[in-house]
Amino acid sequence: MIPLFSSKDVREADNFAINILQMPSIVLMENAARSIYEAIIENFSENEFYNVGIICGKGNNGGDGFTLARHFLINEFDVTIISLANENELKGDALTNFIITKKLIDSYPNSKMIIYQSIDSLALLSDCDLIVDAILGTGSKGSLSNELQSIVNYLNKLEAYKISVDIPTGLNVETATGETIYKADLTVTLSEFKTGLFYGKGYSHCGKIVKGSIGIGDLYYETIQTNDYLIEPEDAFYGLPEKNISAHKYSNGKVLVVAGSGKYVGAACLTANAVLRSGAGACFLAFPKSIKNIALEKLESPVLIAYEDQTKEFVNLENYDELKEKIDWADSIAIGPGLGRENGTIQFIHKLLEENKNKKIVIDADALFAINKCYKNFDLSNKILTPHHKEFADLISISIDELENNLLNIGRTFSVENNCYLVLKGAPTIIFNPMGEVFINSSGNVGMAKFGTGDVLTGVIASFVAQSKEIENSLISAVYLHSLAADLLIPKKTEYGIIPQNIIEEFPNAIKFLVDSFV
Ligand SMILES: NC(=O)C1=CN([C@@H]2O[C@H](COP(=O)(O)OP(=O)(O)OC[C@H]3O[C@@H](n4cnc5c(N)ncnc54)[C@H](O)[C@@H]3O)[C@@H](O)[C@H]2O)[C@@H](O)CC1
Ligand SMILES: Nc1ncnc2c1ncn2[C@@H]1O[C@H](COP(=O)(O)OP(=O)(O)O)[C@@H](O)[C@H]1O
Ligand SMILES: [K+]
Repeated sequence: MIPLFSSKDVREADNFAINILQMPSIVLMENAARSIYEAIIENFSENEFYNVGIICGKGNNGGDGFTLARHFLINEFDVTIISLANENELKGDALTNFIITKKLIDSYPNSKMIIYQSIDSLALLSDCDLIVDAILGTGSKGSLSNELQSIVNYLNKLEAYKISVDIPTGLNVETATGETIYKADLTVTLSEFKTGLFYGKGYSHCGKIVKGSIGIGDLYYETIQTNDYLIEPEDAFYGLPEKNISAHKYSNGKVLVVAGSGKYVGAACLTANAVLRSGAGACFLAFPKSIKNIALEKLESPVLIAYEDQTKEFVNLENYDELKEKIDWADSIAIGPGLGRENGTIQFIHKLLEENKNKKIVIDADALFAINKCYKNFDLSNKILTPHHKEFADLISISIDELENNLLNIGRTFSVENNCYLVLKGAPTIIFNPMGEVFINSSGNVGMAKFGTGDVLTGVIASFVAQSKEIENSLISAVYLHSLAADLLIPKKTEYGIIPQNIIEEFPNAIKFLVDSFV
């Protein structure tokens, strides 16, 4: 698990280096620039670029840019530097490096440094095949000025590899938000990974993220408390439910899926089929009797139990007693996909939650709708809620913009206050636990943005939590493997052709791929 930090934590590390270790700050800038140079060279093959353009802002992020320019110059690249500040506006290490680079660049006839005058100054970058954004870093405050917005928009349109120094300009790294943001192919972030690079607008604007070094190593950060983590393959490996060689089918995870209705049959079968493919020993799908034949055609190994629906084609409060035995039997229950939103269905869901306080229940789709605005009436201990952003915003009665402007804090507060697990689906999916910790999933692809992939995840989660006592580790493993299966499908199906059934079929291969990489 990779710990993630706030930009405040990282700025304090700079202070630690300068004030406690007594490292001159210009040494930190030099280290930063050298490591950024090395990261860029490592991430592109030889001959991929010759002409480097660097745009430098007025603070130390710009200082990194002037310093980085020197490393490109002495390694024989042609460099065009555009400084957004004139010499009088710069100070400290940024000024020192500006002066050094300005003098040095005179010896390189194909390279030049200019002071930005207007947007037309950026035309100088048209021949560059690599552009470095050293405009704003951790000192960025508020939204971008109009001028910076036009600069970023202009840069985003250029055909070149795009690099960001520390943070893409325009990204608020504390909230992973921003309106106009530089869109990088590679972000070399300094000192430590910041949480906001990995979700929200950070996820969509950083490209590949690698760490650059200011030269103080990682030990300092071991003393800093964080609640945010990036999931790594080994976390998914250790979260895999253990298999006991003497297990039998009823000690191997028993799952009840309550899903589907006349309107939506497919969702129920995707969820139930995913349960057994991901290792549970037994799975019943509770489904309306009047339409059971349609489900039977799509169901693989799970057993269908048909409840009396009196041709209504959905589950009703009256069905609770009929299903009680299976409810009690199950180690975990998955409820919601395709269930519909009839009053009787909502009452059934409410009763299930009221009567099963500590049972592990995965609440998805229509079951989330059923507790919109009234979720506080239920004890959500051991419950796993799996909304996408819109479902979560509706659940807690806020707009999707409000949610996305403060995603981590809202998710965290919700899970802590309700003592539940929240699997907030999206790109990326984020898991929140009742202790206020956050785990960001690092695998997955846009091919998953399709009807039914979430139904599969619900089945995988119900299966894993039924097989294990560890909810948190099971969730980490389930979410990661669901996305890994989709990633393994890319060479065969492309980002266009993946369907949910493929993810179910690929799931065992994803487990094998993961296990083979550790044993
Ligand atoms: N402090 C240190 O010891 C180190 C800092 N480093 C670099 O320094 C960066 C932080 O430097 P600074 O604290 O100088 O901050 P930045 O360089 O990120 O930005 C500060 C400048 O941008 C302006 N600004 C801020 N928000 C703006 C907005 N919305 N629109 C327009 N202008 C805006 C400020 O007025 C100021 O001139 C890091 O991200 C990193 O790149 C590295 O050199 C390593 C060491
Ligand atoms: N662009 C994307 N990149 C990675 N994963 C994605 C992307 N879009 C969607 N997903 C994943 O696909 C699934 C979609 O779930 P959901 O929206 O509930 O679909 P449905 O309800 O139709 O089954 C979630 O696991 C989500 O994280
Ligand atoms: K930057």
